[in-house]
Amino acid sequence: MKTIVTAEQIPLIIKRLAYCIAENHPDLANTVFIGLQPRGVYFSNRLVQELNEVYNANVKYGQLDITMYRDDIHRGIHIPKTTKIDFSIEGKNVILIDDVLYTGRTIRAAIDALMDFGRPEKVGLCVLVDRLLTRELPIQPNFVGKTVDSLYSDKVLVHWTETEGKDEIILID
Ligand SMILES: O=P(O)(O)OC[C@H]1O[C@H](OP(=O)(O)OP(=O)(O)O)[C@H](O)[C@@H]1O
Ligand SMILES: O=c1cc[nH]c(=O)[nH]1
Repeated sequence: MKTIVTAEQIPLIIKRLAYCIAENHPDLANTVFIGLQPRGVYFSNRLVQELNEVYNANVKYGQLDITMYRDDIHRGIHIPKTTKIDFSIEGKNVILIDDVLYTGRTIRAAIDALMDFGRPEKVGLCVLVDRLLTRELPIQPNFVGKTVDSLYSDKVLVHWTETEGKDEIILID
């Protein structure tokens, strides 16, 4: 087990991501942000706080639960959380936000779930951790905090002060 991102590095990474997103999406009127429940929301809350600073405006921000759209729903191991999207995504650039990208199945489900709310112009993806060579679907992120080269059997844990008492990213091999 080793720490791959420290508490000191996390705010710097989030700041970099916010600037990078703002540089690529200057038209805030057409850009909205959606954090994925459950654990992507801890990350999206932090990122949106930073985005509000960088844009000097409150960005449109919602949270999406993808449980009912998962391809392993029959296993019944995920408990649905709240979806809250109180704005239109029709014709908008939507940026999905999650903590870890591994097989890509969560993002596949998120794209399906999102389409129930309208037809976006484009859908992008921002992840705090992009695990390399573990994808089971052709899904790639647009904005990445940290790339992690790991074995398929490894586990990456993103810890937050709010839930685990400390911000850090850990690799369990
Ligand atoms: O790219 P994927 O393989 O979908 O994995 C990424 C997802 O895994 C974690 O969620 P969670 O622990 O809720 O889901 P999991 O059971 O799929 O690992 C994490 O918060 C991501 O949403
Ligand atoms: O390593 C992984 C894989 C999926 N989800 C995680 O949170 N970590």
